[in-house]
Amino acid sequence: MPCMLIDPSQKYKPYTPLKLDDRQWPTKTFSKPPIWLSTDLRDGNQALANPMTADQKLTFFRLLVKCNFKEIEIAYPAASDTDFSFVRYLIENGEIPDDVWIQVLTPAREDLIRRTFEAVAGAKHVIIHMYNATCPMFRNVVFRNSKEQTVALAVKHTEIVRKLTDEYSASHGMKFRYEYSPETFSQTEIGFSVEICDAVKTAWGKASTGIDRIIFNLPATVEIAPPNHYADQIEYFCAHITEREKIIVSLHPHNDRGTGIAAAELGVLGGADRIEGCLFGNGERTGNVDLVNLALNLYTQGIAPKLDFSDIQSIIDIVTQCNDLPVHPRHPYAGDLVFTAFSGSHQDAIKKGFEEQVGRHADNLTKGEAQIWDMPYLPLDPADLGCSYEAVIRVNSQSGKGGIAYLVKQHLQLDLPRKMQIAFYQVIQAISDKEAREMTVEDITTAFRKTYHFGANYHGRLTLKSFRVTQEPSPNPSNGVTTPDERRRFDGTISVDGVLRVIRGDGNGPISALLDALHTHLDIDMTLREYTEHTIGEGQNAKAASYIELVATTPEIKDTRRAAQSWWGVGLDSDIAGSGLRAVLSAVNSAIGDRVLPELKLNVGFNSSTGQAEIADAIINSLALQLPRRLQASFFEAVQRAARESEGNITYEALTNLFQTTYGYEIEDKGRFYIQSFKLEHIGDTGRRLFTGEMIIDGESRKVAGEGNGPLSAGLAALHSQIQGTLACREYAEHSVGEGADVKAVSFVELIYEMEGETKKEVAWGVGSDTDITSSGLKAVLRAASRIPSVKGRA
Ligand SMILES: CC(=O)SCCNC(=O)CCNC(=O)[C@H](O)C(C)(C)COP(=O)(O)OP(=O)(O)OC[C@H]1O[C@@H](n2cnc3c(N)ncnc32)[C@H](O)[C@@H]1OP(=O)(O)O
Ligand SMILES: CC(C)C(=O)C(=O)O
Repeated sequence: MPCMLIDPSQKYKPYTPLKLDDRQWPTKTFSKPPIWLSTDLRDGNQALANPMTADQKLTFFRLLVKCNFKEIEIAYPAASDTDFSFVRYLIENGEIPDDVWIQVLTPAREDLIRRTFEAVAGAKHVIIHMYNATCPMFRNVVFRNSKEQTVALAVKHTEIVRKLTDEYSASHGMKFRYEYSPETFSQTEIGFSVEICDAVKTAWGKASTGIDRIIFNLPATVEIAPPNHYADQIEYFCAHITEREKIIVSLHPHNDRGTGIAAAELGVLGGADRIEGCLFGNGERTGNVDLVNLALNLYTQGIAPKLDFSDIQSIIDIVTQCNDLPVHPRHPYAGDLVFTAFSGSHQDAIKKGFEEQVGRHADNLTKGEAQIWDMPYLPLDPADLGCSYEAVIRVNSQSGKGGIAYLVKQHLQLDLPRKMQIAFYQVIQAISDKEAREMTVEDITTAFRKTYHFGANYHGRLTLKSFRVTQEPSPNPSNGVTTPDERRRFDGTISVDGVLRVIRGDGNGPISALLDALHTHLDIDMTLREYTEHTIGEGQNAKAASYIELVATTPEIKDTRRAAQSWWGVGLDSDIAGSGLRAVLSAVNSAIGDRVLPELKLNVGFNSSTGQAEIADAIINSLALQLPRRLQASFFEAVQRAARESEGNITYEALTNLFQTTYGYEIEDKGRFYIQSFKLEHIGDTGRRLFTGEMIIDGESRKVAGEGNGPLSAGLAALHSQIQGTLACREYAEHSVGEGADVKAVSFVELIYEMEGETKKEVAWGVGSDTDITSSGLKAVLRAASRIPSVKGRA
């Protein structure tokens, strides 16, 4: 079975180095781009298993024009009808911009040269490119020609080309230039290459300076030596060809040794003016030199390549569709992975690099200096090629905290503190190791949201609904005067497992006040270990992000740094205090896990005024009712009475029930008096209203009627017709509850009752609700009346 040889010198001969004393190219540097020629539609196309269709060639040609190529080899027109017709199509349909030179290739054969001229007839600017192979093997094997015959072939056909250019210039007003390629230049004796090119120049007879320079294209048809050898050959050629000023020296490197790029670059240092190649290195065998790569190599040295690859992805899309060949994911500048770092230390450096660069660029801007791109691992700003930073960092099991933190910052705008980065990294590492796959940005942001209960759909068992942080006055014991101090009070509503709770706590600041409240009301005893914050955005849209590390409070561990376990939390809010409080709950949610929380109870009556506000808050939270101040006082008394038997403690549920049953709010029992049906009418133009309807009075249905200034007084008048004594409305309030289709009106009515012939008065509140505001008011009136036991019905 054939295999690699132990001694390959028995099979392969080394190249013969050129003896070039005092070579100049190693100390030269780049200062300007070469002249570019794309040969995608010729050398690239001829190497495809399925050469491009006419439509594909047209699409590709337009792309090359868009990329700013001014010299484009469009075909080998004598090769096929497709190529010939394509050239005709471009010319006849005005596809070739005036500043673009089309180039066409022909061998040194008269019939094919004539066919080539027929193809380009009528084009404005044409480079006729003729070639014949010159190296010993081709002379001996393919052409079986001597050196003299090889020169004669080139000279004879150059003369034919010259004659035809004169004829076509005269008949069609065309402008021609001539390119000659000693094919297999890199394998040809260098002296013979110079000799044949000099002879061709003479045969052409009209090489001049500027635009009339003859092009000698020196192909590394097969790359057989390292790039320094090619550079030597080019430098030698440039130094020995006659009338160098009348010549454009062009390179045409292939990539058989994988050093096509280096060969082209060193060849330019060796004195070449022009490079022929293909986009992304398509071409025979291992391809022609990649022009995108070469141009962007110059670009990253700060030299404008005069080619535009700003939207690299659309260029890749067109080229891969036309060539039906993929671009390798590691292809320089263009591959899917070339701006991507998976490994932790690379990611860490990139993250730090970006952070440093933002500051440096801001500094440059104020000083009016250039904002130089200087990033670890990223020689080019992906944005310059129309790429986003999205793929710069991708995460798998090789990744570290820096990369993950970078993605969290990019996608959630959260700049995690170092210790939290480490904590979250462990979360991602565990998932990535377990699932043995890359973590997408979505995987990471979702894991972040879940871990820290961050965002609407990921909230934990405890969420902040509303809060107030006030400065707590502290009495100065020496003189009894109240002075403000640094302490803060937290009053807030939090949802605990879906149930709203009002909690309160005191501390040195909002965070310790909330921790105190959680301890007091929910037996959650935690201590703050670390806190950081930053703003996101600017102006009115600015938000505060807070990060908090909590540890369990234990009497044994006084120093929080010594606690082995901690929980991180994150909070985002337009208000800095709010973001800190949300961060506390985020950490607490992780800390409590599934732990059963004690049932929350209100402690009623520890302070008369604050207790009343607290109970009113509880009703806001449970029933969304904003009680008028005097109803608050009334209900507070009812609560105090009810709580007396339980040492001042009352559950939220019991409190809510108490309110509903006391004031008849949305309960089944309709009370002593209620309306079955009613109608309200205006009485002429008096502005007064007439209430007629059916009321239930102590279980008996009665037809009723009454007049008043408004609906409520008319309803009251109707009720008066059925009872003894007088009821008057002392206070009325209303507001809406709910939104959209679910909105309803809630009315609060306080009635005052006077018995006939008695001075004693009684008062009572009633609460009614209905989708109709009048009905809700009337219900509240009858509820209040029902609550006054001394109201007697008429017989
Ligand atoms: C390194 C390069 O990329 S060079 C460009 C290569 N590109 C192509 O070949 C694609 C287009 N080519 C073709 O379609 C065909 O080869 C044609 C139409 C040009 C010629 O086709 P054919 O006449 O059938 O000849 P064939 O394809 O066999 O070519 C080989 C013949 O051309 C001769 N030949 C090869 N190169 C040249 C040349 N540059 N000048 C003159 N004759 C040449 C060979 O010596 C051989 O001659 P022989 O038949 O007398 O032995
Ligand atoms: C025709 C020549 C320039 C060629 O394509 C080559 O040598 O690769």
